[in-house]
Amino acid sequence: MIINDWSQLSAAAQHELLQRPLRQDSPTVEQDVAAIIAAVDKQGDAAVLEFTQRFDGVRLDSLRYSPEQVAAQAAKTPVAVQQAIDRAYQNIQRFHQAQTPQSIRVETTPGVFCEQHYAPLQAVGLYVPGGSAVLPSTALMLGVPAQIALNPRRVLVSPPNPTGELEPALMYAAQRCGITEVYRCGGAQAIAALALGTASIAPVQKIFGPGNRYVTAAKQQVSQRPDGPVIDMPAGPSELLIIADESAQPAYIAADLLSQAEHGADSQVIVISPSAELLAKVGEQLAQQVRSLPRAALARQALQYSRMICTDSLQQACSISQRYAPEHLSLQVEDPQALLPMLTVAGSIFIGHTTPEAGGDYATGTNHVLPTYGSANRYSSLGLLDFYRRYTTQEVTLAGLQSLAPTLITLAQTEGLDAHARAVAIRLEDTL
Ligand SMILES: NC(=O)c1ccc[n+]([C@@H]2O[C@H](COP(=O)([O-])OP(=O)(O)OC[C@H]3O[C@@H](n4cnc5c(N)ncnc54)[C@H](O)[C@@H]3O)[C@@H](O)[C@H]2O)c1
Ligand SMILES: N[C@H](CO)Cc1c[nH]c[nH+]1
Ligand SMILES: [Zn+2]
Repeated sequence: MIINDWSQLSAAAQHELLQRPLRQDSPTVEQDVAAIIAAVDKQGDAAVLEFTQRFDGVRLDSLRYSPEQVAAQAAKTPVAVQQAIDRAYQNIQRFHQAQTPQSIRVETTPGVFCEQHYAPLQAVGLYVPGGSAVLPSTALMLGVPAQIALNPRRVLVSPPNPTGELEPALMYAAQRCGITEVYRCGGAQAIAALALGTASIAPVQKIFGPGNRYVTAAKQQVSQRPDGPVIDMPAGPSELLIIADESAQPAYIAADLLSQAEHGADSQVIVISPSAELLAKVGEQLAQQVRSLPRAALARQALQYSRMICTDSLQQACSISQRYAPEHLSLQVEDPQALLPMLTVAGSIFIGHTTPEAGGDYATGTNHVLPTYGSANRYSSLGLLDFYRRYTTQEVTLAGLQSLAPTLITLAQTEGLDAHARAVAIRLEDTL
């Protein structure tokens, strides 16, 4: 859809045009997912196997792969694919290793020492989607930071293929990241198993990874249970917003839009430019390029929700992007650096004509697990820190306590909490 008169539209019309396709979703997703979680809670593995048969079309006897089975399956990966995974692994490892958090120690006032430390989470669940495409790259995006953080249990789940297996390349990526447990199950049932535990899958503390609406709803629902795991973010269907000017190549823009449209019918792609001429050429390129894609049907469905917005200026394009909060933002303009200060709300930003979004999907080194549905205005892109929990210590010397006591006692009395005041005063009485 081309929108030539953005500035003339009412606020409500603009708002409507920036809605995600998800709004047209079936209203029963939440209830369907709640029923799946309840069944896994009650029947454990039997329910997971039953849903795997229903949704993935395979009857399995067991969910877990032994380390030997993982190795045997990984060994089937063609050498060229192994090498590509190794190269991507290296870049992702470098970028995430550089994020290693440091403990700090601060003497906040004489004799009072505060420290902050990071401890790896004990058990992390890593969801690798597998409904529409097999994504070894997502195994790397989740597995590499978990490996660097040294989470003792790194549990990978993914839906089985029609023969009931996980694909060799996915297993190779898992092996590369030292995944400690691999299970063939996906969808809401896999999330429920990770959260609640079954006979074969022990529960985890945090669930990571992207997925379709069932997976995303399941992550949200299990995280709302009082004893449920925490989750990384809502990471749903792919989104790409491109800001372009006359310096851009219409063919590159169309190729980028299609690269995200081919993920699924509910992907959303948007291009914004002050040049109506450029937008028209992008439209022509889209029509031409989509024809040769094996996944043209999916891409065409996603293109129904695509938007081409003609703005008065690049500044206006930036303000629309800030409002939309895209998962991926691509800047195909003459001077992208000049726009960056105006662009803070996006999962990841791709700068300049020679930076395809697909680069970040696979191997630049940044993480491709990113917030969608507009949640980039409050959630961050996945990073190493997400695999730790943070805690603090404090140590107060006698001199420190003598100095801080009046403040502590006054605040305790102000709050009417006398026992708090006494816990401070009693330590000074001995020294008087
Ligand atoms: N935001 C990100 O960081 C990011 C990264 C990679 C992929 N993605 C997105 O992840 C998504 C992956 O989705 P997918 O479908 O390919 O794989 P998926 O693994 O998320 O979902 C497949 C599972 O959905 C379940 N399912 C399917 N139909 C169902 C139904 N009617 N009722 C209950 N459960 C059902 C099945 O259990 C199936 O195994 C895509 O939209 C892709 O764009 C996002
Ligand atoms: N674009 C997806 C994130 O939205 C990630 C991905 C994996 N493989 C290809 N692309
Ligand atoms: Zn992609």
